[in-house]
Amino acid sequence: MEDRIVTAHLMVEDGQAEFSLRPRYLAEYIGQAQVKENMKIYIEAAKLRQEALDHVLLYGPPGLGKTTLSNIIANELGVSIRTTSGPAIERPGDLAAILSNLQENDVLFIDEIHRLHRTVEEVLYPAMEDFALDFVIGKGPSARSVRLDLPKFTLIGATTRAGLLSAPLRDRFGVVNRLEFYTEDELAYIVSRTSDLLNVGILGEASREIARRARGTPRIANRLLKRVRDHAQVRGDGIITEQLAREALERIQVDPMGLDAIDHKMLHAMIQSFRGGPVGVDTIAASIGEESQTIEDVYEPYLMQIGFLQRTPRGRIVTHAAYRHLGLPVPEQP
Ligand SMILES: Nc1ncnc2c1ncn2[C@@H]1O[C@H](COP(=O)(O)OP(=O)(O)OP(=O)(O)O)[C@@H](O)[C@H]1O
Ligand SMILES: [Mg+2]
Repeated sequence: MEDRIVTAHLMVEDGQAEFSLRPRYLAEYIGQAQVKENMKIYIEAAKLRQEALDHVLLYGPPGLGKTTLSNIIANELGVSIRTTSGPAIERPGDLAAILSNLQENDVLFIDEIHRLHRTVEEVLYPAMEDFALDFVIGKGPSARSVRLDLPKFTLIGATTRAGLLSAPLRDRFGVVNRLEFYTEDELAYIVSRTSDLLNVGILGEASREIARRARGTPRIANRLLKRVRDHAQVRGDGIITEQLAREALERIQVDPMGLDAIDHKMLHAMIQSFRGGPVGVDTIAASIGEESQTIEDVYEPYLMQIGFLQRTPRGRIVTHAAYRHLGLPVPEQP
């Protein structure tokens, strides 16, 4: 999965470049209109009151711009951002150290917040609610609890799996935003913006061709653009035309809907071995040698978004639209 060109997960090759492609202001952040509009108001209000912004939870599939938006929020607030992730905070003391080093109104960004250790999470509750840390000093009958005040801060939590967050944690976020897949227009705009930043010439139709195959995900759009750019440099005169874009995308086996070889394998397995479902996600995973979690996080959301898969209580079902896309006869109704 990790070397799939259309994986929405961050890959090593995205590295430094991804950082420099990140928009820095809300105005440069394409799409997510509703989220942007809300955040703009909350940010302005917090600035007017000179207070910390309410804690913000961002959730949605990988590569849709959660990390980018978190940095933008801090930037727009004019405060510093400290970035960490759920699994990186091993002990309650690590979190206490991070929290007590924040400046007033700073942003603390915790990526993959669903993976916080339980003991760490418990330190976070009073920190989020009362801006305080509770300690127990001493042992046995002489033990007493001490409260240490923290600077006011904004926690921004990001997760691809909001469903795994414990209720007490979820309830402590004042603002909850779900990021949506991007439209083709939005992605085409992102592709041309990235081309400008990379100093590559691209025709409008070529941007669209890449956008159509980017699975609603800016990270994938930017990655496809780079592969297409390589192809255009070698096979063309550097300017990316629609024809060159299509050739490059076919070569790396990304089909016109953005499905790659593994999506095809999964849909074919469901159709051939399970008559299109319903079939449980664990069974699908076993039959194609992937992890269930990867299927749920990475493959399924997009396939459901484009109406190729349906989730039912009895398992996943391949839709007629998917049969047609694969060029297979649509099954008769039983
Ligand atoms: N709204 C946007 N406008 C323009 N570019 C965007 C936008 N959202 C994301 N991008 C681009 O997509 C890349 C990936 O975004 P980002 O790293 O923020 O995703 P993420 O949701 O944090 O992913 P993950 O779940 O893997 O952490 C960024 O480097 C940025 O270039
Ligand atoms: Mg991220």
